[in-house]
Amino acid sequence: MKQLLILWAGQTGRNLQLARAAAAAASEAGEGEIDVRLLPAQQAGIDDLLACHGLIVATPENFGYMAGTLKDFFDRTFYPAQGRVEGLPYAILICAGNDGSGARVAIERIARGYPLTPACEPLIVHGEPDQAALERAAEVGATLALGLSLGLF
Ligand SMILES: Cc1cc2nc3c(=O)[nH]c(=O)nc-3n(C[C@H](O)[C@H](O)[C@H](O)COP(=O)(O)O)c2cc1C
Repeated sequence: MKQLLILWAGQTGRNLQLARAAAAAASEAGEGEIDVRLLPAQQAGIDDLLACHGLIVATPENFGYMAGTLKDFFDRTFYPAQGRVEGLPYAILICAGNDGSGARVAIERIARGYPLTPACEPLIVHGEPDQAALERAAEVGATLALGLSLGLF
């Protein structure tokens, strides 16, 4: 069974909400064909990355950058992943205060180094996620799950 890994970072739960919405939609869209794993970024490591067939990261923007726990995940897995995850499809969820572009650019730059392949446009939400934002996060999860189960990625 293919696996979709969803990593989240954050302190006050907004990005966890986006990640949970993506995970629920991915489970539904995957119809038992996709194993969805939702983990805090600090608990994930190279084994989790190598085991997955798709990756979603959810993070706040802190000081114009991604959250430290997500950056730490990339720091810890970059070298051991070299040559082993090329082309892995990924997507970005960001719930920021009022921007988010710094986190997006930083993640995209790092992802090109692995290299990972963007599966859809990043979602950037400002402030507390409303129903529309949660639905957009769900779309991202469903897109990854459907793409994996149909072999599109
Ligand atoms: C230390 C710190 C720095 C932040 N810096 C930014 C920033 O540079 N740009 C921005 O848009 N929001 C910034 N924020 C706001 C958070 O990105 C925002 O509250 C986010 O939605 C929190 O997500 P969470 O609930 O998952 O922790 C910052 C918050 C904290 C705590």
